[in-house]
Amino acid sequence: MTSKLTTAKYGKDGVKLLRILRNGDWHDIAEYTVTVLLQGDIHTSYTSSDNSVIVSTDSIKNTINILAQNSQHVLQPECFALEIALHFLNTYAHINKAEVCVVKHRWTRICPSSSVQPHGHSFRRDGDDKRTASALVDATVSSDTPSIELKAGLKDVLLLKSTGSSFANFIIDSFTTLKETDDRVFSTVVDCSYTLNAPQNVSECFALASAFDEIAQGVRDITLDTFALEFSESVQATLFSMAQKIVEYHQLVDNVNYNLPNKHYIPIDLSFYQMSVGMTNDVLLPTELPSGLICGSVSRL
Ligand SMILES: O=c1[nH]c(=O)c2[nH]c(=O)[nH]c2[nH]1
Repeated sequence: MTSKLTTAKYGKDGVKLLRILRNGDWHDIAEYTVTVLLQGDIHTSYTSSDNSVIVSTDSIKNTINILAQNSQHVLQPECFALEIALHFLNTYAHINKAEVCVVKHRWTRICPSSSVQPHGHSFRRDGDDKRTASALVDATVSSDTPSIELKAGLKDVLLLKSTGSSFANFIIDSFTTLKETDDRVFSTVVDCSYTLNAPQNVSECFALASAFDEIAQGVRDITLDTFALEFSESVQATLFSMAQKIVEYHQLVDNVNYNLPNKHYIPIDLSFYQMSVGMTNDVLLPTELPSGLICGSVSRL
């Protein structure tokens, strides 16, 4: 034998669903894309074609849909993810670890111009950004009390500020062509994730549902407010400022990670044209790639 199986996990990716909760004409909705990955005594399915240990990924997809129908927590992504993960551990004795990631897509109630009230069952997508949540439930150490890890986040938030950003004092050597600037465009697509200091008790986790919602709102507000209101001396400094505030204001957050591309907008040289005096470089070329990519994590001390 010259090789062995070192990791084995499997499941269903991209399970899409819309759940409607009806209360007469007043509806709440949640649209999710869900990923489930399972681990456990499944190695023989890889090494010996033993399918008897496989919960089919089709059944995993069905389970997600059934849990969405029956869940007490379906509007709340952290709790919904935890509920799905627990289901697989509690249902199949040979499954000892479940990772569930849910992406919640934005739907916001329409406020008709003829009314002061938001509409009961009409919604609009008011942004491509998504809220994310993941639950990792692990019974490999103790099958009686599996450990619970909850993470959450925010992604695909496209931002741009047309001033209020500089970049100077960086290393200038024989490889450098970039000019220092005290005024530039700063554009990024926010990808933020944070670890929640979750209780190791399931009902205590579910009891924190509204705290998880408040944190998600707080993370979004801090990200947008910091970007808009603070002068940026670099993407690195702005990232640190955002992450520090999240850990400072939200006691349940232990660690926050941002991945921030620096989407370059390059001033177009119009000097070939007869320039009027004082004409500034206000036409820029949006570039897709390459972009900078600035990553960083901040943890509670
Ligand atoms: O904020 C920035 N950080 C960098 O590391 C960097 N590098 C670069 O070319 N432009 C920028 N901007």
